[in-house]
Amino acid sequence: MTQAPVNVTVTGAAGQIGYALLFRIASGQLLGQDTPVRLRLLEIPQAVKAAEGTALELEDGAFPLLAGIDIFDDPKQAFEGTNVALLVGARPRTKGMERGDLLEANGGIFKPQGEAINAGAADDVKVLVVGNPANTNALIAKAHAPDVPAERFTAMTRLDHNRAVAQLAKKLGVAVTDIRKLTIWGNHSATQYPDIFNAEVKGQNAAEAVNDQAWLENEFIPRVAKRGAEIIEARGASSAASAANAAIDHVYDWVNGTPEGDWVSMGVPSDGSYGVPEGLISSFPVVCKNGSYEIVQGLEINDFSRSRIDASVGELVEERDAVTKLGLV
Ligand SMILES: NC(=O)C1=CN([C@@H]2O[C@H](COP(=O)(O)OP(=O)(O)OC[C@H]3O[C@@H](n4cnc5c(N)ncnc54)[C@H](O)[C@@H]3O)[C@@H](O)[C@H]2O)C=CC1
Ligand SMILES: O=C([O-])CC(=O)C(=O)O
Repeated sequence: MTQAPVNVTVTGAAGQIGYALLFRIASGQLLGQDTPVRLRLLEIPQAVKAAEGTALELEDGAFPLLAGIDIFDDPKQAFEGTNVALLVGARPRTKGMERGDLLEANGGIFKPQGEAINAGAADDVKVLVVGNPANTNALIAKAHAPDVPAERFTAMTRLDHNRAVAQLAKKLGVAVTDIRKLTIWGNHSATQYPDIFNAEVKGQNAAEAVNDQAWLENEFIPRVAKRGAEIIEARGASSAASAANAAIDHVYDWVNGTPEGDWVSMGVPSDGSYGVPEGLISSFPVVCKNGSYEIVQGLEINDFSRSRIDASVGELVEERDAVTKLGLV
C-alpha cells in the first residue's frame, strides 16, 4: 500500500449490481492494486440489514486493500469525504408507470444525493451514475451540486461500449483486443448509437472490414441497443455482473487513463461538441489521462451517424425538458 485509503461511496449497495460490484472494488479492481479503499454504503432503511449482510461477507474476504466499511441510510453521511461516488440505486420502472412518473421518482433520489455530494464530498470527487435513466439522473444530481465542477458528473454507457466491442469482434472473428476506437453516442437507452465508422479492427477501418450495412442497421445496432432487454428476457433479471464490470472499467480508466491509441465511451456533460447541446449528459468518445477526460475532437460524422446521434440526443433533450418542468434541474 502506497497511499491513504480512498473513500468510495456505493448507493444501492444491497442490490444485485451492488453485490457484484463491492467485492471487485474491495479487491482493488476499481482503483488499482496500490490503492486501499474505504467503502461507504448507502441504502434505504429497509435494505440496510441486507447491506450489513454483504458487509459481513466483505469482511470474510479478508481483502488486503479494504480499509473499512460503513453503512448509512442518510446520503449526507454517506457522501461525507467521498472521493468516488457510484450512484447505482434508483427507482425502477414498475407496471403502469409513465416516463414522467419515473423521472419524478428518480428526482426524489438524485436531487438529495447531488445536494449531499455538494455539501460533503472531497474536492476531487468523481461521480458515476449507473441507476437508470442514468444520463438524466446524472443531470439532476449535477444540477444540485453547483460547487462541484460539472465534468465530475458522468453516466455509464461503458456497458453499451463493451457490448458493442464484443458483438463486433464476434462478427469479424477477431479478439476484443483487436477492436479500438468504438463509440457509443447519446443516451443509455434503445436510441443509443454504437458507431463503428470511426472504429478500427487491427488498424483497419471497422465499417470497411464489416462491409455490410444491412448487418449494421438490422442486427448490430438493435442488438447492442436492446441488449439490456435481451438479458432480462433470458435471465429474468437485468444485467448485474456485466453492469458492475462496466462500472469498474469506467472508473478505472477515468482514474488511471485510457490506453494510447484508443478511447472509451462515457456519458459526460456536453461542451457543445458534435452539435450536442451544452450541458446535456450524453455519451461521447473520451480519452482519459491524469485523472481527467477529454472528448475526442475532429471525428468525421457521416449522414447515417448524424441522424442516429441526433435521434438519441433528441431523446435526451426531451428528458431534460421533462425534468425541467418538474423543477428537478
Ligand atoms: N447504466 C447502465 O448501463 C445500467 C444501469 N442499470 C441500472 O442500475 C440500477 C440498479 O440495478 P440493480 O442493482 O439491478 O437494481 P436492484 O433493484 O437490485 O438494486 C437497487 C438497490 O438500490 C436501492 N435504493 C433504492 N433507492 C435508493 C436510495 N434512495 N438510496 C440508496 N439506495 C437506494 C434499493 O434498495 C436496492 O437495494 C437500476 O436503475 C438499473 O436499471 C442496470 C444495468 C446497466
Ligand atoms: O434495462 C435495464 O434495466 C438494465 C440496463 O440498463 C442494461 O442492461 O443496459
